[in-house]
Amino acid sequence: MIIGVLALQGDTREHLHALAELDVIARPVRRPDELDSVDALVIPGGESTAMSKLAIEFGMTEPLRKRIAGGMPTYGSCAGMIMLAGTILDGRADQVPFGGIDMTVRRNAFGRQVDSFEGTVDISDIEGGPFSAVFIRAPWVEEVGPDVRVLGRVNAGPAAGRIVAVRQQHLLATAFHPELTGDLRVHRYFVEMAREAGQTTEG
Ligand SMILES: NC(=O)CC[C@H](N)C(=O)O
Repeated sequence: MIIGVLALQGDTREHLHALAELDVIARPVRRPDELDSVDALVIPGGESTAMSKLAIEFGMTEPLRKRIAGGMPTYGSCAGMIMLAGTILDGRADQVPFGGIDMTVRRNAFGRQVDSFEGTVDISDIEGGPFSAVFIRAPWVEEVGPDVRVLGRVNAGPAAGRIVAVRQQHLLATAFHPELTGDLRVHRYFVEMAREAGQTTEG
């Protein structure tokens, strides 16, 4: 199994490192033929407006939309979460998400004054206690459709109760950046999702 990390813009390297620590083959994906050669994909944090623009320029928007809709296990963190949303609030008018998760996210939701915010989040499918989560100009999820499972909410503080981790079948998204904290549990959970999907298609 090969996991790609979208390498148009954002913290691709940190995700590649996290995946390498879990002994999976991971490689950057920039072009459609590179996308064809991976079984699963991580969309990193960064800036979703820039990522959207570069995806259009590199001819990646349609191929990505197809693979994501077609069952490729995909995990988006922060800007990656925005790219997986069906609807974006406070986005730019020309911003085009890849979609896949039936949810509405609000960009830069934690407030314009606070650039970053740290908090704790319990993720219902993942054991080992709450995550200390880093939110950097992060989105939160305002609404989810019936097929989306809410996995985590902010535990305390002014944003308490806000949805920051979700799953819809083969798609996973977090508003925070586990690739920056050295806590590999979200990546491990995603690798497991990708392995299970592989077994179902092969078997
Ligand atoms: N750390 C991040 O990924 C920030 C996301 C960024 N605010 C955006 O809109 O894409």
